[in-house]
Amino acid sequence: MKIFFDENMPFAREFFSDFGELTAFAGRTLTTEQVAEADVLLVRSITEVNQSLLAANNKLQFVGTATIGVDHIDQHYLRQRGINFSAAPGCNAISVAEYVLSSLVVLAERYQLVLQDLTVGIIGAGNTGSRLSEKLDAIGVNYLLCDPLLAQNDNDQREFVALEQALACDVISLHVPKTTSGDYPTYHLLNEQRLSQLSSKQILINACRGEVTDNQALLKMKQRGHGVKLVLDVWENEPQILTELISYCEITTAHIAGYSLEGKARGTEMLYQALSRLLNKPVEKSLTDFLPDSGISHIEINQGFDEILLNQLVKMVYDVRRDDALFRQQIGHQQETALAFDLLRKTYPARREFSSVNVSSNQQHQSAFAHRLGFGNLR
Ligand SMILES: NC(=O)c1ccc[n+]([C@@H]2O[C@H](COP(=O)([O-])OP(=O)(O)OC[C@H]3O[C@@H](n4cnc5c(N)ncnc54)[C@H](O)[C@@H]3O)[C@@H](O)[C@H]2O)c1
Ligand SMILES: O=C(O)[C@H](O)[C@H](O)COP(=O)(O)O
Repeated sequence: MKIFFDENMPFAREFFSDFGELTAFAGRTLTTEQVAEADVLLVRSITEVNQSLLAANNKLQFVGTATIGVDHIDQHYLRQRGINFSAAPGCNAISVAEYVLSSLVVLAERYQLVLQDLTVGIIGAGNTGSRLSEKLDAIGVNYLLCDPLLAQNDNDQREFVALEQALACDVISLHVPKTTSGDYPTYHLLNEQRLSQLSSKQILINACRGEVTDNQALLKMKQRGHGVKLVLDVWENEPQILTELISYCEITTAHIAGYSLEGKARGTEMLYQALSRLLNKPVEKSLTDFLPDSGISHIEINQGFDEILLNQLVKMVYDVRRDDALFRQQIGHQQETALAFDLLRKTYPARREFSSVNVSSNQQHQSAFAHRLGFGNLR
């Protein structure tokens, strides 16, 4: 069996070595000819899988994407061809939530905001939006959920608000898929008209897909002096992004919100499980077999919980300013924007999730707090 996998897929060799012959490829430049002999194709979000890519292949059995987003996959075409497909829903949702939390902590410090005085409008309350809401619950920050599709689901007992209400919150955090059809398409959900209604005091965070926000409209409003604070992890037209917008962002990164080692590797693991099921093979390997120890193994809290402690705890494990600094250094300076954007992602420095660090305290409520925030097992 010939298995082709994206070179940016951690532990692919470890998970799939028993399935057959493995070939790594560069996701951005994969060609029809390269993939002609594949039985299994494992991609990430930068590879468009469609009729054109698969035109020369008549033996493909399985396509997997080690990502949450599926907007790069023509699922209709795969169904027509009878090719099995699996994605990795939720694989890096915790990573995205930790990115947003780190951004909020950094902005709170920068502008002397008390997070508990703010309300976050979470637009899209699936895996990433829900992980974020759990972390906000842990630190006592108010939030409103907007998700018209889940609002129609009787099994979801959470309260939902209309888009306009979510867009009026102090912080807006976007967690929707990129869609262009259906009752609630998200392409340019934040269009010029909706953006123009934002106030200068608001914070807008986009860590879902760049096309959900009209980047040209954002640039125009910032050039006119609008004060809205921007946190952008994702961009329209990646990797050829609108570089003029960078200097107007408070925090800006190269689509790495989901790039914790756990988040990326969980995507590989989920595809391993899906392929094992398809081939009736036992699932014998697990992510924990391969994850290295994190740099910090244990933090002991010996003081009362307050904003400063929260700040330290979050930033000790993931400080988004590292990725923001790398982005500003590399994009638009060293080499062509698209190459620099992809290189930043390919050479992303190790980042671990809160769960990789055990936090303990002699005060039970502090240990419980850290646990709710997602830190590791209590000792
Ligand atoms: N920046 C990153 O690194 C990164 C990482 C993971 C996911 N993502 C992106 O974030 C998206 C969301 O991820 P997820 O795990 O939460 O997906 P999910 O499918 O679990 O949840 C998405 C939610 O959005 C809702 N939704 C759809 N259209 C909506 C609309 N118009 N208004 C409000 N809600 C709407 C859906 O009902 C669903 O509940 C992914 O599709 C992916 O594109 C980005
Ligand atoms: O949809 C996702 O899971 C994320 O956007 C993911 O982090 C994208 O990473 P990529 O596949 O581009 O490496």
